[in-house]
Amino acid sequence: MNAHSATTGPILRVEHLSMKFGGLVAIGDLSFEAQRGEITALIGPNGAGKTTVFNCITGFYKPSEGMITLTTRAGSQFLLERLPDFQIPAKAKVARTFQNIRLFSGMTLLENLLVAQHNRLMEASGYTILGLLGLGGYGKASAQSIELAKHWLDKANLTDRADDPAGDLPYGAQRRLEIARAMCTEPELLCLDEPAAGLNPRESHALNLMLNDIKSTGTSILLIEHDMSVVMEISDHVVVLEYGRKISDGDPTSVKTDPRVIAAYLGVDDTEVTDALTEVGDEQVIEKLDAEPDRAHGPSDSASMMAGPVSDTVNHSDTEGEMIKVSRGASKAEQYERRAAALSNSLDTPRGGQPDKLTLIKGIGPVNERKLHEHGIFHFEQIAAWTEADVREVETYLDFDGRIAREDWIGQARSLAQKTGGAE
Ligand SMILES: Nc1ncnc2c1ncn2[C@@H]1O[C@H](COP(=O)(O)OP(=O)(O)OP(=O)(O)O)[C@@H](O)[C@H]1O
Repeated sequence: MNAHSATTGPILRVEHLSMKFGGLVAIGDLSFEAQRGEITALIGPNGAGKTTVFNCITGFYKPSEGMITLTTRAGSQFLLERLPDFQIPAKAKVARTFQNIRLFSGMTLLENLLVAQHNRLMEASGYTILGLLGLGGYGKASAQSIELAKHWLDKANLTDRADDPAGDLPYGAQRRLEIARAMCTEPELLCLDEPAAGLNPRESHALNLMLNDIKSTGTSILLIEHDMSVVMEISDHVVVLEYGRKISDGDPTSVKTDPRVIAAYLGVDDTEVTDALTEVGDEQVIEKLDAEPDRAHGPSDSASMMAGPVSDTVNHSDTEGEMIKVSRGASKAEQYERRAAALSNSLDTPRGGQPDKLTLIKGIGPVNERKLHEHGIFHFEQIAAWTEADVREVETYLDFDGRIAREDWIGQARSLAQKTGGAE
């Protein structure tokens, strides 16, 4: 750790980060910065490497190559890739939330927020029984912890539920509680992994308000998010990944109109990409999309298998390590045409003319919702009733190997069907 007086400059600097899992390069020579006090969003298609970047920053993985420098407000610098993982929250003041909510569901909301401050309280106790009984600074630290917990309960709009078990909260409120818990560790950098996943518009709005509150405290936020409306509304800076490489980096407006992002992230049909490019007046880039990737944003030649033009076939592995071939040579339109046998329960039209909002299922965005509609899937209960063969078929169709099971679409659909009264 180096101490110096300057507190200007980025809070986080990621330089030439690479992460390899056996033969798979999940991150290839990635560099970007997150500015202090800003919300930086890390976006990209499924499997682009966003969570891996988070895991490197928060010490869950030790990167294969590269440097991750965090500079605190006081000017202390930490090389996160060298710091033992348990010291990253304590010393470097980095907190995170996960894609799957990890609360203590049997504890009350207040207890969840107090547990987060366990380290500070134990320190104040001097690690002695007498300390715990109130001698020394423990009493004061305990009162401060309760105040901090109440403050963040209020910011999460959950004060009236303080004494309820966390498991009783609706999904969106649990997400806010998780963020409140992270804030009780008083982080300088808060890393949020898909905080808006599965939220309805009202909950999404409450989340945005909370994130803006957090930003106003000077805490910097690094955010992985699939919901583009959240990203565009609250981010100051957006970094876009595809297959572990950075393909765009800038303010939300410039990223939104970047043709590479339109093509890669939004996953729209080729014709739609062309239309979008024509609309943004950047027809020249249409040709570039079919050519090699942008070297300025991509890795160096020596970096990884990701270096140079993207090959026709990219190897990916699922969580069990099985290698999967993802054909990138085929046009999106061709890929969409690869529709095998019909699903066991597809419909020609939505019942009552009104489809369910499938995007409430974490992992389904507007593009995939449209594709599911094309496949005759309009309702939660249809997804809840998928057979293994259906899942295989849909995964082939969406190029979504292993993801439906990993994200438990069927379980999510079942509970959404029950909530909306559509369960059988
Ligand atoms: N522990 C691991 N072992 C092997 N491969 C892994 C491991 N973690 C991630 N990967 C692989 O690294 C690649 C990037 O995965 P990652 O989860 O970081 O992507 P992501 O952008 O967060 O995706 P998503 O949006 O689906 O969460 C994927 O191909 C994934 O299968």
